[in-house]
Amino acid sequence: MPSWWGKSSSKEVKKKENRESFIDSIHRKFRTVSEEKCNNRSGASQRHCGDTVSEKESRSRAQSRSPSPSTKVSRCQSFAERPHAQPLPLPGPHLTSVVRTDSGINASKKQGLVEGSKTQMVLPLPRPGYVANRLDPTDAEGDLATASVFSYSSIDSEDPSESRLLSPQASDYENGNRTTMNSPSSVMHKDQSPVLTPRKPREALRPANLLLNNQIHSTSPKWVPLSTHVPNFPVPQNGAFCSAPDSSMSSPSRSPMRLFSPEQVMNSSFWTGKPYADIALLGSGHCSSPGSGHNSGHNSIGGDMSGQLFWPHSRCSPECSPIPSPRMTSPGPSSRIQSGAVTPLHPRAGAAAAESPTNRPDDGKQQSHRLPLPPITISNSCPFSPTYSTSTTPSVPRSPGRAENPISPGSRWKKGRLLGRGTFGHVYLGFNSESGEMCAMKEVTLFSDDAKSKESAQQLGQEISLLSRLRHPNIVQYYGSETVDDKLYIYLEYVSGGSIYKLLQEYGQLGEIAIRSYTQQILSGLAYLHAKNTVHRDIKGANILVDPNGRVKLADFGMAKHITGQSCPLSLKGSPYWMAPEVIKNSNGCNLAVDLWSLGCTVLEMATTKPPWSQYEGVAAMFKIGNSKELPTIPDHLSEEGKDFVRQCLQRNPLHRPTAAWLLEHPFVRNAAPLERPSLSSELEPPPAVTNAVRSMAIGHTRNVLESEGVAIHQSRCSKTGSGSSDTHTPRNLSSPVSPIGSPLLHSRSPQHMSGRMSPSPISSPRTTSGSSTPLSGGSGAIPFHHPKPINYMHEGIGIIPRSQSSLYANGSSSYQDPQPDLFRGMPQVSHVFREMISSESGSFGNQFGRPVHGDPRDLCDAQSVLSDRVAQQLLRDHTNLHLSLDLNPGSPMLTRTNGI
Ligand SMILES: Nc1ncnc2c1ncn2[C@@H]1O[C@H](COP(=O)(O)OP(=O)(O)OP(=O)(O)O)[C@@H](O)[C@H]1O
Repeated sequence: MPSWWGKSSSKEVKKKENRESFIDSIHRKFRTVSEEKCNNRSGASQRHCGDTVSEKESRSRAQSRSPSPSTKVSRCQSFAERPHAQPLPLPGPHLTSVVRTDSGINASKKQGLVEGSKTQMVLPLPRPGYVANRLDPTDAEGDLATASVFSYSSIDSEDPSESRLLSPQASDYENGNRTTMNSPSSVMHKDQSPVLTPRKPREALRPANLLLNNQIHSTSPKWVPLSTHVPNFPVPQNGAFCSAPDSSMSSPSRSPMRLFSPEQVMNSSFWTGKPYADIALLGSGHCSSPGSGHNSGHNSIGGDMSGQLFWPHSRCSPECSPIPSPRMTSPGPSSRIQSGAVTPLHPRAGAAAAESPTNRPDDGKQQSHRLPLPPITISNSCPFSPTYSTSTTPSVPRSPGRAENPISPGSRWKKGRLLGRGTFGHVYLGFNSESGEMCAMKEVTLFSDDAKSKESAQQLGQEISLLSRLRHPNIVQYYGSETVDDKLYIYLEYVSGGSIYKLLQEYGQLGEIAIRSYTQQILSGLAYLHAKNTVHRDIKGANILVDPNGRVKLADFGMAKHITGQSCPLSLKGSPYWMAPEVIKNSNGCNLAVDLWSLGCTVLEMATTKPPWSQYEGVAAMFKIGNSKELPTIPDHLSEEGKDFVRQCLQRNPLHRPTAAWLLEHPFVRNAAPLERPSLSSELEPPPAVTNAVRSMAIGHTRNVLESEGVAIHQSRCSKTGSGSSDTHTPRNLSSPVSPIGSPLLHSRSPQHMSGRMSPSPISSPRTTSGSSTPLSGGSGAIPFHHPKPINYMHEGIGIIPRSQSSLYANGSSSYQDPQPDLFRGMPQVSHVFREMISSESGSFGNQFGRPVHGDPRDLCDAQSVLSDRVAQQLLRDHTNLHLSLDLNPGSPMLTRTNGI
């Protein structure tokens, strides 16, 4: 207990004792007068008088007994309406225990039961003005809610008009998790156990809330009244952000208590059709240890507001992912999907949950998704081992030897060791002992009565909804989800290398080759994502996973948003240090450019291990980002190309920021070395008889297009160009792409493989657009990057469309030319087929890629996506032919064609 608290309490007690005696005397007088009046009345009047008192007491007690918010509301109203009829709020000694015991709230209620109308005492809590200043006296939830409730709600509200509460607290600065900028109760000390703690000690709370939009509140050590913080704080219906601060399951340190609307929840496809709309989720991540190193990232605002705004200058031991089976990490999702397994619904979803999964109509309203392998059955009473409980064993990473039984009788996946913790839950390694496949299992606990976590549900549902529609080599693959008992499992591609953030923490800053490669891959994933009108909104090192081959995967789509309208409201979501100025300033419109800003910050993060402005505390950093015109310091050791790339990304005006697709042409990434080993599904791989050279060309093309499914097709080009094209970027892709199982053993770094893969094929040339065979040279600085004109952007539905860039946009704002005029550069055997197809498919867009097109850019993007899909399909067929041809006849036309390149 803080000393100030004790002093205050003793004084209060003395004062209150005096007050009590005074009030008692008044009551005695009052009763005497009343009794006299009653005695002077008729018998009926006397009965009425007695009934009234009794009735009032009874009503008051009944209200006090009820734990429902409505009861508390009544109590509040009653007190407000009858101020003179109620005794003064006398603090009893028991009240001081309200905030110190886990059952404090209950104690308060019990007090109300005993004391009746004395329950309206203003407790000496560290937010003294809250009750008194609460705008809506009916907001009884506020009596129970911690300040973080309002902070969360305020910050994450999609409504830009809402005030935003921020505090420079970084409870998770050690573990790098998302920042709660405003949650005073979110602070975790370094020495706190990662094990679930019922509540965070008040002593650990550090004050100081910041209200954005030029409203700053210094609250130390007080708490700012709600009415001050959130003038228009929307009181949710049905206790939407009912907080149970005394519950271990609702520890505000990790619970993403953000305001959300039920509409948002229901808009999620994940929740669509769910009969249990009252289900809320609670991430077991709130029990994460700041020092455990298992957390995913840091300083995000949105999903989990816990954390501080301080950049973690000292870090805990990073998470290691020493799983030496990289090829097992990306089991082919297609085969699993083709298994036809449909995940059973959550048992609470209704009687249908007992149905056979295969009988369930796939109407898109199921909460669950297909799993990699078909579970047999899902029992409602899943015999969870006690050790499964995240509350019991969250802090002990599981070793493979400690793998548990399957999560349910019907699931083939066995929960393995803990991979990391996130906002909403733990992520475990999943292993299918029958197939030998691995996955990442994100486990989230569901609580139907934890209303405050509904936004978590919304966010998870959004993540599932989005991820299930994405397939890209640079985006972590979603396999499926299921609910078992009170837990939701999300199955994801396992990326064993950990996040970039963790790599940085463990190994220090990256070299430029790695930065280029990672950046190129991130861009590739972003270009794909943006082509689908989806913004990630939380790009940072902690949310980018790396596999042992150096392949980068975007992860954590909890903040992602599909932009459906002309624009979407900006919400303060993201991670402060990576947050775009327009997000901080709450500019109008949500656009894809925020990801590019974050990417620029991530490049700096990779180069320095820290994001820009990390020398400032979080709030100060946000003001720097949002209000100053300063650019962050770009390290000298970064090449000029790298510096230029960062400057391109960190343009304060989002309209000036390049698109991801356009940036893929930047020399910083255009010639990036392909660090990753190629990942091919076995059915696409040519027979071993194929020479390395042919394989390099033919398969490379196929893979490139197959993987692209959008504008990210270029990635292959970069891979090709990198394969020996740069003297700066030493070729490191030494693996053979022919292994059907992708055994690392086959990816030797022997010169033979090098010679095969790195043959100076024209395909690998970055300059083959014109058809000429450019020597594989260049690399860093070899190819100057010119910006013909300043890049402008227009908000037209998809958020950002670059325009008036001479080579890209020909007809002003309404004209859009794909920033990759030659998606098939270096792939002549592809281009001659698909250029035609694209030309014809472009339809209303008029022209081929590479020419000015007209029409709605959104439609164009959609068309591009469709076209890309078709290209991929066609190329797959093409490659199948190639495969067969090569198998049967070395002199097949395909081989000839390839050789003729
Ligand atoms: N597909 C994966 N493969 C391997 N590890 C993973 C995978 N997904 C997540 N992890 C690990 O789990 C951690 C938490 O995962 P993730 O970030 O997705 O959870 P989250 O609840 O979304 O976290 P947050 O939103 O707070 O960043 C990651 O930092 C990473 O270490």
